[in-house]
Amino acid sequence: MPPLSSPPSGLPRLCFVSYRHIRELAMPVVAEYAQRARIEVVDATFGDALAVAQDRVERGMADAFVSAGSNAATLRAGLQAPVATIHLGGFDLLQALIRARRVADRVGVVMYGQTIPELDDVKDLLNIGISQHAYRTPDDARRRFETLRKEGYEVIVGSSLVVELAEQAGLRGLLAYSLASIRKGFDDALELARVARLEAGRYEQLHSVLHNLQEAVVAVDREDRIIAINPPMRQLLGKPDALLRRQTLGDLEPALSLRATLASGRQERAIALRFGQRDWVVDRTLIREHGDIVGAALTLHDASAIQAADASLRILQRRQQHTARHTFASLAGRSQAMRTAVATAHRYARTDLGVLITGESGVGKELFAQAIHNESRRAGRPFVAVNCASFPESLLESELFGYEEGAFTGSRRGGKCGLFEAAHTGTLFLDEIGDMPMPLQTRLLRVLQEREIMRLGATAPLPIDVRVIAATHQPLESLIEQGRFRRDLYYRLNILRLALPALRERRDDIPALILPMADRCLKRLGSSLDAATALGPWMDALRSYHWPGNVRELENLAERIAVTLAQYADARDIPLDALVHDCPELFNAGGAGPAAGRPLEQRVRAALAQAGGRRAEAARLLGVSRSTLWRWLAELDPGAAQAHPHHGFLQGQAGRGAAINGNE
Ligand SMILES: Nc1ncnc2c1ncn2[C@@H]1O[C@H](COP(=O)(O)OP(=O)(O)OP(=O)(O)O)[C@@H](O)[C@H]1O
Repeated sequence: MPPLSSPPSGLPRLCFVSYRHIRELAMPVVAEYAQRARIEVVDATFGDALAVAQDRVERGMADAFVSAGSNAATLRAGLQAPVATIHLGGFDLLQALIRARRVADRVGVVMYGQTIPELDDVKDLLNIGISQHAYRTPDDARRRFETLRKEGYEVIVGSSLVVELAEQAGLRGLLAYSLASIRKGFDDALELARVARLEAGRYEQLHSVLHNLQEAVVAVDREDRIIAINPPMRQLLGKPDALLRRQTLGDLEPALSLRATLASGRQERAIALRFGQRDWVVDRTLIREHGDIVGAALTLHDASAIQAADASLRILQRRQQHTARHTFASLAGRSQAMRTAVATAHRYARTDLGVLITGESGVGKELFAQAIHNESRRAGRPFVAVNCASFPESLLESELFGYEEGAFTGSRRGGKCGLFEAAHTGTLFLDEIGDMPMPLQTRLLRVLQEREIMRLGATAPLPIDVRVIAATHQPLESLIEQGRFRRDLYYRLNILRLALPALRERRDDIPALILPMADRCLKRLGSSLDAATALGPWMDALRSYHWPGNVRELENLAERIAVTLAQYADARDIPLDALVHDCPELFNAGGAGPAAGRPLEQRVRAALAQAGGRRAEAARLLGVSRSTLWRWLAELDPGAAQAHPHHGFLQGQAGRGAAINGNE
């Protein structure tokens, strides 16, 4: 794990891990680089060298190391930090051999790593005997040296360690390195330190993100060993950083192991887990480098925080639901009854008084309430609608007034905001007010009078600014008579009264209501039929129907009619009895017996009569083409219409007063 200190600043820090002879040779270079780096020089070999270097890494004291020969190899193998190597160049060795030639005609060469075959060529050139050896460990070096000593070699060329051994044995030792190679090693170390600092800066950024996360996070390498961990996770595991470092997560806490994730290469998100007597939502993700899996990370999200976020999201969504979409412009219909209702509602919108909307189910009471709200000074504020008939008493009470935490068994933590509170500064639409139980009527009355609400289980009231629009399809007066509705509440709600007419009382609005709806449905079904053309033949039936469900029923019927009509590509192909099966209510009206399109038949008769038997005129009156009229006539009296247009049904019509001119 990289050190958790602050990002490095100032000169890069190098640690030169050397041995006496190379250190002495390198001192002028160390002095040269003093302006460019803070350099610590440490004399140590093998295991000692590694221990010292590890200590510097852990204390964050070195950005890079520089070393030669076996030391460099040891540090590279054991250290998780950049190491630059002072390489032994061929020219370095040549120079050392030239120096050796001056004092001896044969020389032993002992170097770390491998022997150099090319030296055999050089020995003829320099006219010198060379015995070459390579070593891997200090003991190995010692053995090689002893061999040479026994063989009578007096001059030994090699690494610091070898020169030391030669001197101890009273022989001549010559260091094979040159200043140029040492400089090159320091240059490499500076570059490595620069890159390491860049990476450390990046790591620090990630580290501070990781450490500021609320979630508990741990990352492991490919062997499930911990490589990074943040304070919440450390706290959860209950161990200090030093004890967690490079520990295997699965051994430490089998429940958190990432071995399966690493083995399967499959990430997992939002898995529920019970750990440390708490519930968590867990993510297991893979860490990749250049596409290869190099580790995995485990993130534990506190389940209660997620639940709280979920609750506040729901509140947000609910708040968004608490808006009024409709305005007076969305109210279809220009009948006199409608115009009167709209004008009254307009006037009410300018006040801030309570409104009682009466009317049958589906006449548009909520639509009007929304339009009043959107026209009032409360527009843009919450519009909260609640149907008093759709909740049992206890639930309606807590829906309307909310409750404090612990108000009753099973009450939610933090309590619950009631609809009155949700509607604060806006409008509360209480639909089916006649169905409100008496005890709640009493509470409602108090709220309307005091302008404050008391949550269930609360000790202090909350001031509230809400306009109440109530609606009922039941005559409240008779409910009062039956003792089912409080008279005082009725007076309070009934300040402004808006009575909406049933659809059958404003039949003129039917085309304006149904045609746009049917057009929308046809379009949605992918049909290009024009609703006005397609529905023309049935408009009378639609107008004469008594619409017990008012506009809501009309909406549903428009939907059903569109499904039927959408089967036909051309309005002229729609058979006379197309709707008889799917919309029987339209044709059963008035007890007309067998449905068979009778109202239409009557209309055809009437049109023919009105047109004096002229089919072109009758078709125009009916709003259909001549061929459609002809087809209908044929359907109504097949035999006669096909063969003898002047006979049968047609004749009958003529006989009843309409002269039909079959030659038209
Ligand atoms: N004038 C109108 N123009 C367009 N659509 C209307 C009109 N009146 C009512 N509607 C539509 O009819 C449906 C029923 O309207 P609304 O819910 O307002 O009726 P309601 O009287 O409140 O019914 P209920 O008493 O059953 O709750 C709604 O989908 C509404 O959009």
